[in-house]
Amino acid sequence: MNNALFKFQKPCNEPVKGYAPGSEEKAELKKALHRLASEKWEIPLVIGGREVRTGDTGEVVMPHDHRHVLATYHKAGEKEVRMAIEAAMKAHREWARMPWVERASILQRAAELIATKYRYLVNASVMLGQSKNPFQAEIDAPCELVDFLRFNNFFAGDIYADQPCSEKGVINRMEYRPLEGFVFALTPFNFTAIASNLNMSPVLMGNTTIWKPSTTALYSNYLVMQIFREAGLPDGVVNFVPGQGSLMGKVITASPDLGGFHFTGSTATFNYLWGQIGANLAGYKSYPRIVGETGGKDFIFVHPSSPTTEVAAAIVRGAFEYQGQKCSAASRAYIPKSLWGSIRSEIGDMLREVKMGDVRDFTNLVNAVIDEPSFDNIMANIEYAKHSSDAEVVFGGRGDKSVGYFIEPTVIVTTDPKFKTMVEELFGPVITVFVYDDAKYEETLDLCDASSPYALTGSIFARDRAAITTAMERLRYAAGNFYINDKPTGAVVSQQPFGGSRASGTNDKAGSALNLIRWTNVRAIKETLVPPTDFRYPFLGEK
Ligand SMILES: NC(=O)c1ccc[n+]([C@@H]2O[C@H](COP(=O)([O-])OP(=O)(O)OC[C@H]3O[C@@H](n4cnc5c(N)ncnc54)[C@H](O)[C@@H]3O)[C@@H](O)[C@H]2O)c1
Ligand SMILES: N[C@@H](CCC=O)C(=O)O
Repeated sequence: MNNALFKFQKPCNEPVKGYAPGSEEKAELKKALHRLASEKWEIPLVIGGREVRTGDTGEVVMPHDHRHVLATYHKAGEKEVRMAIEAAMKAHREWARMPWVERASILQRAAELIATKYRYLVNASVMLGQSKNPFQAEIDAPCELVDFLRFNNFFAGDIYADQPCSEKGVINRMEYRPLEGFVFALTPFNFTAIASNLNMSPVLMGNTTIWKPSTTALYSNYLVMQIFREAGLPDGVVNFVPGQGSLMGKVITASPDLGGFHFTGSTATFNYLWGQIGANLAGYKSYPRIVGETGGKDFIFVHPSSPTTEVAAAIVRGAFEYQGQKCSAASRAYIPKSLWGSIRSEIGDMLREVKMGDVRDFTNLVNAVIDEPSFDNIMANIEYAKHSSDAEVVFGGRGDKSVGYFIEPTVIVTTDPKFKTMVEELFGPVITVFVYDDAKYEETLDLCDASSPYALTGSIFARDRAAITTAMERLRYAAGNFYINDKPTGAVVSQQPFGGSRASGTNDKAGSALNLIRWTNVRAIKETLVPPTDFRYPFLGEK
């Protein structure tokens, strides 16, 4: 069923369009933005290929213009979640039997549709629904989403081709079965590519999913779901079920058919769901596979040998692009006393050029944070820093939610390396700096390693190679994605497989074969060509 007679060619990463003034692509994107902003969608559930409307509705708004309603959506109740489980289990039989190349061909077509026919619409839906500037939307969906689909097809060929040795007279095989049961894909707001991949990597390996999208990413996620259907994804392979996460989690984790849980989001949500799965363990047919990529407290560590302008640029890009709402965003920096004065003034010069506002104005680099609870939480942390004797807000610090959820790029400096905003994840445009004594480089590396529970991304800036080697050693487990002389964001599928450990997740590296392998349940098959007829072994011949 899953033989590997065919292998997809190694793809190239989808080229990122620049949307420069006067370009054709900019005109196309503006058209798509205009079209979407003048429509209002109704988003149903999609269960077993059928659109389901519950009448229990909510609204999707633009974060940068929150009076503008982009869509109303229907919320699932317990009944719809059960219907989705049934639909996923029904579709599992045929989908698992379909040869993997046929499954992959559907996903390849989805990638092509997104890279061509729907490129600008997908980008515009991410810009408007999740408040990303054109470039930030472009690197998410279309580009990363398409890369996940194409590269996973390529990696799957290697997995299916990996077969055991067969001695003379025997045929040994490995059958890469999908999991026995459905996969629950619980997806975050900040990357449409990740939301898609949390479904499509299990789907490629023959699984079916229940997709609980984040309400604040529903707009682009629904468009992508429609494109999957247009690409030929059979009914019930992905069941799109928006609604209240806690209700859905309760019903799904109680199902004996839960085969896997594929998650990206906060550490707190992941821990909660893992706890629910643990509590229901006795009831499952198989141990559910659990893969989760979670929060981060990502760092930039600067050695005294670093050029200051490179560091300042990495801080501005790494901390403030997409308003710091990347799991990889730089949110703490360790800077030597000898360099802080220059770096501080260069950050100031750069921030004076940064404009903030609506995504439809292409001169804005920074847009809105995702919603009101997030705005309130980030502002509360900034206020905490303003009133603390251990910290000072040196840039930004103001927010305004009257039109959209806008927060200025904010830099806090603290004298306490364990200050609240140095150790806790804060999902917004805020970075906290700890200025260390140049002589205490190694000691401060140890502080960086031990003071936060997360281990997702981090970077070291230095010209001195020995200092880099020391940082690599001391920070061995402090980051699953480690950068040298670069910002800690912007991992690209197939180039920097992504994920972290400790409180940042199971580190199953999205965008690599390591992730795909988690969605298989291998059956090892031995066939003996001419079975023996004598039970005796030669040693039995003599005392
Ligand atoms: N490590 C990574 O690769 C990675 C990538 C992207 C985002 N993230 C993390 O994601 C977080 C931001 O995303 P978010 O705000 O969407 O995360 P979140 O945990 O709030 O939500 C993720 C999903 O879980 C659902 N959910 C929330 N509480 C639930 C509950 N009690 N039961 C069931 N479902 C529940 C949400 O509705 C959403 O669909 C940050 O912590 C960020 O670091 C990590
Ligand atoms: N792949 C993205 C991280 C996604 C998390 O939100 C990056 O590396 O910046």
